[in-house]
Amino acid sequence: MACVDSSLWVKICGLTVPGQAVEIARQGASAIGFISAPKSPRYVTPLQIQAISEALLAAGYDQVERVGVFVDASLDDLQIVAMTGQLTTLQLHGQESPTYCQQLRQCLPHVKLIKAFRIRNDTDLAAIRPYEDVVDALLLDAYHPHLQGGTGETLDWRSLQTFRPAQPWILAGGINPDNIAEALQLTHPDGIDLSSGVELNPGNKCLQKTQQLFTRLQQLPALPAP
Ligand SMILES: O=C(O)c1ccccc1N[C@@H]1O[C@H](COP(=O)(O)O)[C@@H](O)[C@H]1O
Repeated sequence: MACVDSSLWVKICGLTVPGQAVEIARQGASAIGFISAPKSPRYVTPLQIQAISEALLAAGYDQVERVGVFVDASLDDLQIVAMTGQLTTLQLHGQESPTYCQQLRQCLPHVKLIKAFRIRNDTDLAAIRPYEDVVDALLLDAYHPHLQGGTGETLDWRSLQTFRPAQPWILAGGINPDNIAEALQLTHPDGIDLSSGVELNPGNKCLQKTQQLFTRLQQLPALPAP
């Protein structure tokens, strides 16, 4: 049976433990994410990020992207975390403007930029347009009135069936090994991002669940072109 396109980008986010990050890289992750938003229960300091990045590099996983997740951080703070944590990619999960993204691009020209959006309706989807030229990828997460991310809430996948932005896009929000097949069938993203759906408690990943995810991805039949 043909398998789902192996070019699907898979990020596992909210890592706090070096050994778990290395094992998830071994299982097949394209990217490992670190939460640099102090209000999150998954928050890790720049030095904790550095320790996890060094563990990944020492284990030979230099091709696995190291993604810092930020919520309305100052450009100065963000640059310090990016340098200390040896990040390859920045995920902006707050209200960062297109101008902010452009400034960040000038400060850190070799770092990949992902802009996250919390989607409630078509108006929120339309607000993505001004970012299409200034970031490398777009990420769609579920809206929550009080939390910025890591909520476990899913988007209305059916409303994304015709979503085809100019840039690659990543589906996030409440994805887990049990709903991944339906999520991909309905939305056809370029990548997926999982956090709470593969953890025992915030920041503590369940390695059985992550393995189950990668196994299910390999077993999925090839998806028809959108
Ligand atoms: O995970 C967090 O605690 C977090 C905090 C602040 C901003 C973003 C955060 N995580 C991101 O949330 C989405 C979806 O997570 P979930 O799978 O629904 O738990 C994902 O992009 C994480 O990077």
